[in-house]
Amino acid sequence: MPSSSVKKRNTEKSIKNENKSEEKVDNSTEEKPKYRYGPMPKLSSQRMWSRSIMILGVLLYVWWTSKNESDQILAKQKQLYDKRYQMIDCDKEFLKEIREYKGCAPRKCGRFISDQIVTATEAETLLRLAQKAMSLGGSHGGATILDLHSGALSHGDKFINVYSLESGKKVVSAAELAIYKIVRKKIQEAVASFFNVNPESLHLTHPTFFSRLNNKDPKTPHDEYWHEHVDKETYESFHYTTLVYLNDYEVDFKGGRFFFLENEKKTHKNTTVEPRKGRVSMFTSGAENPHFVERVSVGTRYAITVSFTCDKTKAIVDPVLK
Ligand SMILES: O=C(O)CCC(=O)C(=O)O
Ligand SMILES: [Fe+2]
Repeated sequence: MPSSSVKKRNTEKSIKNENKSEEKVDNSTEEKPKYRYGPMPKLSSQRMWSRSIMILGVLLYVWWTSKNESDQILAKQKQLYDKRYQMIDCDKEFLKEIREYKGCAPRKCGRFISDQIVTATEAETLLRLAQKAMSLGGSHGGATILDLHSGALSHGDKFINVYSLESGKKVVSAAELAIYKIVRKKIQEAVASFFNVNPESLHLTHPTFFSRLNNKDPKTPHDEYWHEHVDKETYESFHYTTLVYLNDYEVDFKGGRFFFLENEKKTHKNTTVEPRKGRVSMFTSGAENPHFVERVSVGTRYAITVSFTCDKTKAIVDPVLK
């Protein structure tokens, strides 16, 4: 027999059965309370509990999935990107200021990620340089900073000048310094190309620094690297912020992801960048790009913040061999 006619019969059967049971109720002569929506189901306390737990489970699931959906990943650690970007409207104040500088204002603000600018060898050389130089000092809290331009290095709860140490004078070799400069130049070209501005209108600015982040408890406000901020407000001279990641999220450390906050759009969705060795992130430094770094929970995270300004008077020069 064709299955559709079996189905049809079964359906007819079940409709009939339903009618029968309805008839049974109608034929009853007992006095029963009348409920508008039928008789109230009687649930044992055990069933009530199991149903409540089930409902709670469903609610928890809905909450958990909606929480996880609230962030979108701009760049995953495991994936290699030639160019990944998001264009956004510039903050009005930022636009007003940057317009003053000829050839330096972007057509649109935004964020760019590329894994094709800095090679793995360059990233490894810079990582070794950071590890070597930072071993001469280091914060007691979770964030150590090294500025090769000024020589500033976190030391306990203060900063020292690494070049004033005998061992610090030769801490950077000529070859390492050459790579640092090549990387800086390549990033400058990339910023100019992505944001469609004149590379000559961009100038390296202060602070440009290496960072080493871990899960130690903070000892000074400098150690609290996880706060939300806008770079233009924290560092006045910034117009374009770039970051070079020197090691890998989920491999060398856990936590330490970078979050762009999208509260402005009222979506409460964050946009995440997962650090990857040699990955470069470039973004306009105005209030269109508020961000924070997630606290590292395991391991040590290394990165370089390379900053550019359109204001010639705020330019700094590349570091020289000591
Ligand atoms: O290291 C990072 O990913 C971001 C650092 C940062 O926000 C900054 O230097 O202003
Ligand atoms: Fe920042």
